Amino acid sequence: MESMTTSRLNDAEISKPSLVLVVDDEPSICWGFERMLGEEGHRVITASTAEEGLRLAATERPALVLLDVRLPGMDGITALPQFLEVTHSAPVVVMTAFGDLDTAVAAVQRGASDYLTKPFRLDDALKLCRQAIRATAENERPSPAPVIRIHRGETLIGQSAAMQQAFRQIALVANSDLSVLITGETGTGKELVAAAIHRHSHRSNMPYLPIAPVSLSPDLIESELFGHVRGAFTGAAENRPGLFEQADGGTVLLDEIGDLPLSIQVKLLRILESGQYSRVGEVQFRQCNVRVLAATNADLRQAVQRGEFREDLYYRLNGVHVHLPPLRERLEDIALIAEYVLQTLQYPNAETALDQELLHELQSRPWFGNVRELRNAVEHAAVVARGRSLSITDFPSAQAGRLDSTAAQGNELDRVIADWSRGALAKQAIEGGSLHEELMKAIEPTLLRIVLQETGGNRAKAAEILGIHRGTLRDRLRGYGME
Ligand SMILES: Nc1ncnc2c1ncn2[C@@H]1O[C@H](COP(=O)(O)OP(=O)(O)OP(=O)(O)O)[C@@H](O)[C@H]1O
Repeated sequence: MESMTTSRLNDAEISKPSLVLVVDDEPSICWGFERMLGEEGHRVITASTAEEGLRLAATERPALVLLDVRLPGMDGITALPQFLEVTHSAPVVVMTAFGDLDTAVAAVQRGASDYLTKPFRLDDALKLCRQAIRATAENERPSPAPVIRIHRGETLIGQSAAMQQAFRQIALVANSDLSVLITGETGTGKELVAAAIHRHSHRSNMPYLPIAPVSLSPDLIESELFGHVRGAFTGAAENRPGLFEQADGGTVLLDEIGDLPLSIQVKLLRILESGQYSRVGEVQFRQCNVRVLAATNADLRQAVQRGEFREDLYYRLNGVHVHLPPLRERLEDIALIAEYVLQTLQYPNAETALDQELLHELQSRPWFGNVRELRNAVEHAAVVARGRSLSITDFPSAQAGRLDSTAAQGNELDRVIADWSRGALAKQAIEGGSLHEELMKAIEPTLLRIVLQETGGNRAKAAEILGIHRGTLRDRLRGYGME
């Protein structure tokens, strides 16, 4: 069978025999569930359309429904509320091949208890079924999520397994108040994930404040986040609310959370645990109701080990973890995103503007700036190509050469770095020091200088080209004495 992949079955606990209804027009899926759940002692009935499934559900009252989205006739999402009604709210697990974020959110909003993307591993499907059946037996069904507005904003695109998993996680956690840690390299879409979580939550009509602590002045960061009272420090002429207060009732995204000073981490932990904080210069606590999302491209566990990040805060934030792998590890998303960018630009024949050869070229690039770099490259190519089919020469050259190591070996840059590394290694053996930091100091100022020259000193543009935050750029310029 195509849509399920088998791996080792973990026979943890077998739930009490139940009746399961599978609604799918793919006979192999129905057969797979019949066999898999049958082995656990459950009885499985199947239907190939929603209409037939609803008739069966009304007469047989299954304990669990597995419902495909794309069906001949009525689709699964439309039929979902009716399944809940006729089964008196039996859990419904929605199944879909290459769903998008809106489908996942719509499924959860309409009352699905979980979401399974095809192809799925048999183990995962079985685990989900067991949980759902156990919840029904214990009468622990989650109440259907309230219907919330779906905004159309910038859309998250992706058909890779990693993006499908991200969509599922977003849909499942959006409407809770859980903290979510979003990790991934720069440009992988962390902020887009945070915005989607807020957009699909019950807080969507309240403020959403993305904050990059690194872009705040280190001396004022505490007051910026939590506010201050008059006279708290020189220049504090009046009482001022902080960003958390301004976001009350809504969501705060702390971008580059790894850069948060330890003293602020303590205050953040208190907010997460009790919603309490105090403005700088006051003793009594205030209360706020803010959902905290955090994003980082750093390895926070390592930061914890180095003593730079509080362990308790790490565990508190890491309740739900959405990881976005780099674009070079999900090549199947490149065509989809490129096509999407062309469509938003209303490029003529956007669907056919990228041929296989071009796609292959694009897939062989490293995309160190990830989706941000891809977006910019496609926009650039669209301007250059002026409406004709795109070719690789329309694209800016790759940011740092190709991944192809044989090409890289002959590369001048590679040779220079190799020479430098050998010299630095010898020097380090005598003098000590951090090689990585040394290399950065050796090459980064030049990179920053050239990019700033290119943008005529426009830092926002330079940061965009470099694929880093403006705050990070500012700090690095300051660090290198280039301000
Ligand atoms: N899956 C995606 N689908 C469509 N666009 C995307 C996707 N991921 C990222 N983008 C686009 O790429 C750009 C960068 O995304 P975003 O700012 O969310 O990345 P980030 O991981 O937060 O980066 P940084 O760490 O540098 O802040 C944005 O223009 C965003 O719209």
